[in-house]
Amino acid sequence: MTPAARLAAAADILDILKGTRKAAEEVLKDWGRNHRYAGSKDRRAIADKVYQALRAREHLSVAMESDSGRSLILGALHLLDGVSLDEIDQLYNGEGYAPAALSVAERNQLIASEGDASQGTQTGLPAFVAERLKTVYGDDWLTEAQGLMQERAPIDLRVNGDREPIRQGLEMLGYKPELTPYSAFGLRLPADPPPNVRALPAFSQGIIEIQDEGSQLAAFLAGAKPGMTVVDYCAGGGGKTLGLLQAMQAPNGKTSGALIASDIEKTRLNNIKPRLARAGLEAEFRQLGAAGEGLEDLEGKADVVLVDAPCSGSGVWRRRPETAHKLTEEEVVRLHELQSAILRQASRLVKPGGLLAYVTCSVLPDENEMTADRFEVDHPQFAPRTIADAVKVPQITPAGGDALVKIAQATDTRGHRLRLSPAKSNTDGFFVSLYQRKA
Ligand SMILES: C[S@@+](CC[C@H](N)C(=O)[O-])C[C@H]1O[C@@H](n2cnc3c(N)ncnc32)[C@H](O)[C@@H]1O
Repeated sequence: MTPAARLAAAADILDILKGTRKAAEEVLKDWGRNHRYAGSKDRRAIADKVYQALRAREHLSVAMESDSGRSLILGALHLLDGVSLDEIDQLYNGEGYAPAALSVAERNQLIASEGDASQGTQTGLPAFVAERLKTVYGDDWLTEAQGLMQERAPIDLRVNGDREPIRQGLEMLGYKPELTPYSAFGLRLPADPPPNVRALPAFSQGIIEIQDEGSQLAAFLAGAKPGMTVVDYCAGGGGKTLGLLQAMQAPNGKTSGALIASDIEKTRLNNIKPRLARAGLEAEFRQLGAAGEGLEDLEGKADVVLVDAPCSGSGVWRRRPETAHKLTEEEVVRLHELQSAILRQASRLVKPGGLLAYVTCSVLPDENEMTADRFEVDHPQFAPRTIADAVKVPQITPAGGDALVKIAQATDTRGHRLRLSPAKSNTDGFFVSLYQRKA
C-alpha cells in the first residue's frame, strides 16, 4: 500500500470506531481480515496512525472542529507529525487509493489550528477528566494525564509459580522479559514488537496469564491466605480471582480454603472457568441479583472480600484509548452510586476481624476517594487497614512493598489507600482502599 492509501485506511477505521463498542484492536483485526492485500507492515503503520489519533482525539477534534476520521488523520499529520501543507497536498491527491485533495475549508482549518493546544485538550482527554485529574494530582496532573494516554503499554504476565525459570524460558525464545518491581510473580514484556503470549505453551498450560502488575497487586493486597473463605464479589473476567487463588496457595503449591467468585453477569463468570481450568484451580461460582441476592449464607462469614467494582476503566486508557472520549460526566455519577451500593452489599459478608478491599481501575476521584469516603462515613465498624500491613505477603517483593507504602502515604495520610498509575508506578491506573471489620 502507498503511504497515502494507509492514511485513507486509518481514517476509515476511525470512522468505524465511532459507531461501535468494539475495541480498537478488534476493529483493526477485522479490517486486516477484510483487506488481505494489506501486508503486515501496512497493518502496523495503519494501527500506529489510528492509535496516535485516538490518544490525541480530544485535542485533534477540537482543533479541527470535526471528529471525522479524515479530520483526525489530517490533524495528526499536521499538528502532531509536523507534515507541511505542501507535503499533505502531495499525499492527498485523490489518485488510486489516496484520499481526496484538501478542500479550502480543511486547508483553512489546518492553518487556523496551528499551535492550538490548550492544557485541557493537550492530553487527548475529555476536558471534564482533565479537571478531575487536577483536583487529585495538583501540579502533577499533566504528567499523570500524559501517562494515561501514553503509547504502547508493556505487557505484564503473572506467573503461576516461580517466575525466574519462566523468565529464562522466554529469553530463550527471543523475548526480553524483565522482573516486575512490586509483584513477586510478575514479568514484563516490551510492547514492541507485540508478543503473541497466547501462542506460548506456558499460556495454554496456565503457567502464565496476561495481567497488569497493578491488577496483580490489587488481588495480593486483599489479604487472602491459605485456608480462608474468600469472596471475589465482582469477579467477572477472573483476573483477580486467579491472583486471590495464588495467595491461597501454600509454598508447596497446594491451594486451601474456599474461593467464591460472584458477579451479576453469568457470561462474565463463565469466562473465568477456562482460565481456572488451564491453571488447574477451582472456585465456586455464584450469579448475584441486583441487590446482592445469592450470598446470604455467607453474611458475616468471609475472611476476605474483594470488591473489584465496575468502573469507567479510565486507568487502562493507555491500552484502550478509544474508550476515553466515550465517557461522560453522567456515567461517572452513575458509577459512583453503583459502586457505593455494591460496596455496602459486599461489606455485609465480612466476618468480625475479616478484611475488605475496594478496588477500581479508574483514576477519577468520583469512583475512588469519593466512594471510599462515603463507605467510611456510613460504616464506622470498618477500620482502615494500612497498605504497610498489607504488603507483608510473599506475593509482593520487600523493596516493592516499601515503595508501595511510600505511594500510599502520598495518596492518603492514613496510609490505607493506594493510587497506582502509569506515571507513578508504571502500571495501569488502580485505586485500592483497605479495611478490617471491628465487630
Ligand atoms: C472491573 S470488572 C471485574 C474484573 C475482574 N475482577 C477481573 O479482575 O478480571 C467489574 C465487574 O462487576 C460486575 N458487576 C456489575 N454490577 C454488579 C453488581 N451489582 N454486583 C456484582 N457484580 C457486578 C460486572 O459484571 C463486572 O464483571
